[in-house]
Amino acid sequence: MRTLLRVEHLTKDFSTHGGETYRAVDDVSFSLGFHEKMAVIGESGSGKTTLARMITRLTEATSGQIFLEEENITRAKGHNLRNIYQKMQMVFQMPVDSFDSRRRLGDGIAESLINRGMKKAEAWEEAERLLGECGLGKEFLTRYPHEVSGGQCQRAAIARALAIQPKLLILDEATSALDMTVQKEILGLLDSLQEDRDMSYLFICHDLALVQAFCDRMIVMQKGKIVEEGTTDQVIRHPKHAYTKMLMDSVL
Ligand SMILES: Nc1ncnc2c1ncn2[C@@H]1O[C@H](COP(=O)(O)OP(=O)(O)OP(=O)(O)O)[C@@H](O)[C@H]1O
Repeated sequence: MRTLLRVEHLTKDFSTHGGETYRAVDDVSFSLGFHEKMAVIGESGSGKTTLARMITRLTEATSGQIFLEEENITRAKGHNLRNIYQKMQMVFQMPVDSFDSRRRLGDGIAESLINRGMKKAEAWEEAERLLGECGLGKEFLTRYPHEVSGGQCQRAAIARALAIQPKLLILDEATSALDMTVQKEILGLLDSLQEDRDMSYLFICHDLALVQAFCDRMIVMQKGKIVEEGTTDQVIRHPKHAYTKMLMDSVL
């Protein structure tokens, strides 16, 4: 399988107020193929979000390397970073917080298209098409984030991420704030988008049942380290590490 994202020995140290260092991510290496859905699972505080934030360059890595389509993006800045965001986008847990509350959803979605040189009218047309692709009618273009449900807002956030046609979507607990029926709808949407658009997903989650239903492969993190890795079925059927077994037991 062709590699889209490769992470090598990625480490993040945070300075604590006491002047000490806390290692949130510790020597993490993995790769993600084109058209692959990989889960990152682990208990709260195991370093999942920090890992995602380093990959998306929202947090500076202390050491290690990140390659996107074999380009080293570990220290990418400015113009390079803008190019990287054309290939990878992140969807967060609380979609309502990821939109500006004073602007309509259509403004949020059209913005990145306008920034890339599209005329306003054309960008709004494209925003309407993207919302449609994500199951929302054109009336959502003019709604404000607080005027839609959590599930609808997450669909709009996915539409916004799709606007620039990324190859990789990093979904950080993107369905965790939604009820189970809406979670399933969003995963169904992501599945069909993957077929249509040939994307890869890095799916950060702490719900094993969702991971099993949605992902091809998974890595399990504990205290900043990868403790287990494999296909989702392999890991779930035959967990090797004590921590993974405990994780399985806790959801059974
Ligand atoms: N900016 C920061 N400064 C200091 N410590 C931090 C910072 N960000 C995260 N941490 C610490 O790093 C560890 C990993 O946090 P992280 O948010 O990556 O975990 P997580 O696995 O995503 O947890 P959750 O599932 O609760 O979101 C935690 O102990 C956290 O307190």
